[in-house]
Formats: sequence, C-alpha cells, structure tokens
Amino acid sequence: MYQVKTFNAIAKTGLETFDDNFKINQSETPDAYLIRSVNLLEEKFPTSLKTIVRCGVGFNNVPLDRATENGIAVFNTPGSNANAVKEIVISLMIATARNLFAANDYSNKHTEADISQRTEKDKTKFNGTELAGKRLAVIGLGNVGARVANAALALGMKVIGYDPYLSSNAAWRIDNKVKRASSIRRAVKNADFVTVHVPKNDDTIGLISTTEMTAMKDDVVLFNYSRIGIVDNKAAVEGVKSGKISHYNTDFGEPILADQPNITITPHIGGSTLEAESNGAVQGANTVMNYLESGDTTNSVNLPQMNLPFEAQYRLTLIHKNVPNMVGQISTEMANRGINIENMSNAARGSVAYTIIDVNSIESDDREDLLNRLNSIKEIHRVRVIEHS
Ligand SMILES: NC(=O)C1=CN([C@@H]2O[C@H](COP(=O)(O)OP(=O)(O)OC[C@H]3O[C@@H](n4cnc5c(N)ncnc54)[C@H](O)[C@@H]3O)[C@@H](O)[C@H]2O)C=CC1
Ligand SMILES: O=C(O)C(=O)COP(=O)(O)O
Repeated sequence: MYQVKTFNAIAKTGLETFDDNFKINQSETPDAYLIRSVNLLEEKFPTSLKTIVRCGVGFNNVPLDRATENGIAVFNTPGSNANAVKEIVISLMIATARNLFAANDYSNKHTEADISQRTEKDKTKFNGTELAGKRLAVIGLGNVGARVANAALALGMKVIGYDPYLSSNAAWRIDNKVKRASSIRRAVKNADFVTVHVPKNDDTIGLISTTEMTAMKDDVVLFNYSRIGIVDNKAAVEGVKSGKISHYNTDFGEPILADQPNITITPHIGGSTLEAESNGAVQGANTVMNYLESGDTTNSVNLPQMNLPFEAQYRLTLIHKNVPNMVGQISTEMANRGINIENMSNAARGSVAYTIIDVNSIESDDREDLLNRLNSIKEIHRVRVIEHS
C-alpha cells in the first residue's frame, strides 16, 4: 500500500479519488506528497518519497533541483484553476472600472435614514468607465492568460498579448483576434489594463518594474495574480502614488502595500473556488496513482514527460543524469542477469533523464542484486521496480 501525505486542505473529491492501494496519512515514510502552496524549499525529503504532486499550478514552492537529485518526480495540475483566476481578474477589472470598492466604502459610511438626497449628489464621485472598447495587455498566454484574453475580447475589449515561449498547443486556445506583441514594452504601451500570468522563476522576478511601468500610459490598471515579486511592489506603490497607475490589484499582500488608496489586495484566493480546488485535487490524486503504479510522467515539471502503455509484468523506472552510456550500463546489468527487455524508452530534459524498461520475468534474487547494483551507480538518482497489478 502507498502512503500519501498532505500538507494543505485538499478537496474531499480528490482524497476520495484514491483507490484502496493508497492511504492518506501523516506517515514518516510517505511515498507521495500531495500539496498546494506549502513552502517546501527548506524541507528535508524522506528517502521513501518518490513524488510531489502540486494540486494547482505554481511550483515555485518546491526545490526542483533537489527533488530531482533525490529521485523525486514533481508534477502540477495544469489548467485546473485557470477559470477561477480568469473570473477573479475579470471581476476585478469591472470592479476597478466602476469604483465598486470605494462606492461600497462610501455607502457603508453613510447610513443615515434619509440618505437619498446625499447619494444623488455624491454618486458622481463614483462614475465609472466600461470595459468595452478599452485595451488590455496580457503578459503570459498560458492556461490563465489565454482565458483572460478570450473573456476580455468577449466583453468587447481590444487585447494584445506577449508570450515568447508559447507552446503551439497553447496557441490554439487563443482567439485569433488577440494581437501579438514582440516585447512587454510594446504590449503595455497603449493598454488601459495590464495583467500578468507567468510562472515565478529567475527570469520573471521583477518582470514588471519601473521601466515597464514607465512604458505604460497614465491611469493604467495593473494586476498581479501570478506570484509576489513578478510585479515589483515598490515600483507599483510609487506608480500608484504618482498617479501613473490608477489602480493596482494583487493577490499577494505585503506590508508595503497595506492600507493604501487605489490598491486592492486579496489573500491568494485566485484559485480558491470549490470547482478549481476539486479539479486540482482530483487531477492531483490521479497523477499520484499513475506515477506510483505505472511511472507515467505526464505533467511532470522536473522529468521528461513519458507515457508508455504498461503491458509487461514488471516495469523498471530510472531517474538519472543525462550523461553518455547510462542506457548501455543499465541494459548490460540486465543482460548479465539474463533478464530480457520487452520494451524500453529513454528521454532527457536538460541535465536529467528518465528511462522505462518493461520485462516479463525477473527472479527475486536477481531483482535484489540488480537494484543494489543500479543504485550504486552514482549518476542514477532512483530506481524503482513496479509490478503490474
Ligand atoms: N493567484 C492564484 O491563486 C493562482 C496563481 N497562478 C499563477 O499564475 C501562473 C500562470 O498560471 P497558468 O497560466 O495556469 O500557467 P501556464 O503554465 O499555463 O502558463 C504560463 C505562461 O507563461 C508564459 N511565460 C513564461 N515566462 C514568460 C515570460 N518571461 N514572459 C511572458 N510569458 C512567459 C509561458 O510560456 C506560459 O504560456 C502560475 O505559474 C502561478 O504562479 C496560477 C493559478 C492560481
Ligand atoms: O495554482 C496556483 O499556482 C496557485 O497559486 C493556487 O494556490 P493554492 O492551491 O490556492 O494554494
């Protein structure tokens, strides 16, 4: 039986997805972590741990290189919460354009019985604008960005996008009326609204800072529903104070942003809907089961993605360095023990490689001996033998 350890609230629908071969507990020797935003950057991983599955998208809370060196496959659940983020961003675009938060504050402050005369006079302070006809720049056109771009078009906006790494599959999801910008500066130049939907990594920290804000037109409305640090908050506060930015909406608070006019902060709830949490948890549970029971690495964020039909009796999976002669060494060790390979596949992703070998018979003595030998090869991070159920 496999042990699955959780750290955050994982939707019941996901926990119920596991079959009897999996036990959810706080075991000291888990086979899998099923997580959301828990920070694992300093976590010491138990040797039993074979996979970390992030229910959700951003995996900047997982030390990928260390996980790989420990032979741990890391996954996310792409797209599971994209609609939720789209809806919160669109709702805040409308709320900002119509001054809804300020209007609500006003109405809560003035609660005298005969309010109608006062509101009829004061309501002009909350005059808004409409989204139709306005320009939106979307930086990052993956699962969230594409949905935001398409929804904005449907609301009558003009949309321009910037994403130099867009996959061809992702490009199919984007309405062809979304214009393509060749740089962030060009994307944001004439935009009334700018929203950023990229992963947090070394290249995207400070992606939107003073230089990019200077390129924006006055009165722009800026969004960061990606991660803290992708928009430089210090620059954003200055932008709001100077009037360059008419409103800054973010899902990631920090002291510098608190209690400031024209800054709206939500507590990282972009993906917090029943539907998104359920999607992520169910997808996450299936990912844990698939990986542990078949070695399938679809949606892995640190290993090459491989999905081979498991038709033999046993499967060896090996996570190893991407260096010459690994496959040669592995198959030689198998041949030395008279083990016949039925099927074999190998793929690399940067400095790491993954090999799957299917065999129909393997004596238990040979199996022990083979595992010991393969585990002693320093370039191999982890070897597993999975028996077909
Ligand atoms: N606030 C919240 O609760 C949530 C936040 N997120 C954040 O939003 C991010 C995006 O989510 P998804 O769209 O689902 O991810 P995704 O992986 O589907 O799309 C990310 C897109 O960003 C693009 N990209 C990467 N680097 C870029 C750069 N330097 N410039 C322009 N584009 C770049 C990629 O090519 C890709 O198309 C996540 O990584 C996560 O950090 C995601 C879900 C919920
Ligand atoms: O999926 C993401 O990247 C998110 O930011 C959602 O985080 P959460 O699962 O709500 O802790």
